Amino acid sequence: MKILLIGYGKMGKTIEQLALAKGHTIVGKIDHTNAEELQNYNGSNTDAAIEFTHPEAAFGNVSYCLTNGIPVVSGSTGWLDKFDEAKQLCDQNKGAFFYASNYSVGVNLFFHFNEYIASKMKEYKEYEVTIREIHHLQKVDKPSGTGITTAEGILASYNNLEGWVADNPEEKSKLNITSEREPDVVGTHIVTYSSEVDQIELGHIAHSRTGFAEGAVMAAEWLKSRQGVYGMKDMLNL
Ligand SMILES: NC(=O)C1=CN([C@@H]2O[C@H](COP(=O)(O)OP(=O)(O)OC[C@H]3O[C@@H](n4cnc5c(N)ncnc54)[C@H](OP(=O)(O)O)[C@@H]3O)[C@@H](O)[C@H]2O)C=CC1
Ligand SMILES: O=C(O)C1=N[C@H](C(=O)O)C[C@H](O)C1
Repeated sequence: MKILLIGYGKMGKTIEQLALAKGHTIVGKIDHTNAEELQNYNGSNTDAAIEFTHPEAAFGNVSYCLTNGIPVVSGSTGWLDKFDEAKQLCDQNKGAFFYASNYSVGVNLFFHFNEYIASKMKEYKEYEVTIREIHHLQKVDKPSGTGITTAEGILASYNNLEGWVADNPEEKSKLNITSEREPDVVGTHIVTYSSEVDQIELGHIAHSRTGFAEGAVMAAEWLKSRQGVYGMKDMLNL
């Protein structure tokens, strides 16, 4: 496949290595320094774009792809206030759009188990549920996209909680997501159910970015022959 990399940072570079090893061609690499070159690409010279940039840049990049016939796989986080607009653009243009807050298969299994555990734990009101996410110091958004997806999986069962809150454990009516930033942590997410007498935890620790990159390349291959808006549950049948 002819793949356009939008974002050539930590993720873009990891994806490039994997895509080349799988026999794909990288037709272009877009970052801050050459963002205007995006306009050189369209559905006739690009089979799919893989977009890992920045909260401020993601919607514009995804919109460009959807209005120029390029199937787009996006992993950027921190821009989902515009997600419904992106879905509409995809529908209007009969485009192909794949989004995941986390492309690793392991994290998506973690999401699945998280939803199941929450559906059971909601009956046991003596346990308080909280989420903790830890990432490297360069991360610009918080809470992490994965942390938010994890919260949504819990809130689907916990009707008594009024949404999630960032870094505010005192606000007991909401599900607290604590964000920590430490050197070189790729991505750690832990859900804790704590009572006076004991504690239950479900966690995922990424050892490298390879899992994210593998999932993103797999999504680009999977999206090629499709039209519509998709996520990891569609691809993995979870
Ligand atoms: N869904 C998932 O599985 C994962 C998602 N992510 C998310 O992916 C995103 C990128 O992460 P990561 O690669 O670690 O970040 P990096 O900061 O390492 O890389 C970001 C890249 O985007 C480029 N960029 C920034 N702004 C623009 C712009 N306006 N136009 C074009 N390119 C731009 C940067 O260019 P320059 O260097 O020139 O500024 C850089 O090449 C983040 O939102 C992160 O949360 C990360 C890992 C996994
Ligand atoms: O910025 C990162 O690095 C990561 N971002 C994603 C997120 O916000 O959930 C996924 C992963 O945890 C790494």
